[in-house]
Amino acid sequence: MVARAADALDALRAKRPRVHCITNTVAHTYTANLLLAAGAVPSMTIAPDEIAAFVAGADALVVNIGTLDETRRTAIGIAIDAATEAGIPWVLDPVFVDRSPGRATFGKALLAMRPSVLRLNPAEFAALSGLSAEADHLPGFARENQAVVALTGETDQVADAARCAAVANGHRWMARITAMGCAGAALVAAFAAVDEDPWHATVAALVALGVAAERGAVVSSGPGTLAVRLLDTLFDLDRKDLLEQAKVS
Ligand SMILES: Nc1ncnc2c1ncn2[C@@H]1O[C@H](COP(=O)(O)OP(=O)(O)OP(=O)(O)O)[C@@H](O)[C@H]1O
Ligand SMILES: Cc1ncsc1CCO
Ligand SMILES: [Mg+2]
Repeated sequence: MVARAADALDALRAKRPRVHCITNTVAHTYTANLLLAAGAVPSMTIAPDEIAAFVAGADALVVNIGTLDETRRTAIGIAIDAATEAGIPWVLDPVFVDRSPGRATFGKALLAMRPSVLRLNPAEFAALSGLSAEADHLPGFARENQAVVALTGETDQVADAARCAAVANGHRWMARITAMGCAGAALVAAFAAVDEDPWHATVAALVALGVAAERGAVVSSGPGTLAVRLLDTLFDLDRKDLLEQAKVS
């Protein structure tokens, strides 16, 4: 599994996939910088009249509903149709679906449009699934929705109908950097563009992010410096780092 993640990292650097991101106003710049540091290429427009063309030429799409407005709602529908038509993977980050009934309804409708990967935190998982956020509940929910489910936190759980992995890499300061999860979801999309198995791609992305964060934390004094250092360590990350530091079971 870790060797495959290392191969995916090499493939990412070789292919430089373009990831189209419909994301929230908080996450925009950090997400674009994280993708660039990893070796991918971000594009971020949300204009409904051009998004179909952007997605049609991209290698993957991420849909994040953190700050919804009418433009984003419209763009999201067009973008998912374009991704489906083009046959590219797309990742759903249902930010704050637990916070408002309208958002829960919208999040469920997006999930029904069959993302390759659903990346979310425990509160969001509970709201979307009606289940408690335990690893045991992931495979059934993944099977029902025919998607990989990646539940992030201190240990990330990545499940599809048949497989489940736990990724214990990362650092507690990551939870104190806004939009780290959003940027991580975009990185999952980048890896899904270079590994056709979205479960392996998701594990690879979360291992890469977690190892980069651990390496960054050593030279940081808190969340503020880690946000910057993580871009450097992700940029410098190589397959040897993954093979030596991955904590996957
Ligand atoms: N306590 C922790 N220890 C190690 N890694 C962590 C910890 N908390 C979060 N992470 C890592 O931080 C990243 C973001 O996950 P998190 O679950 O915090 O996302 P989120 O709640 O969706 O965040 P946001 O919505 O602010 O983007 C994941 O890659 C996860 O592995
Ligand atoms: C803080 C915040 N509010 C809406 S989106 C976002 C970024 C973390 O998801
Ligand atoms: Mg989030």
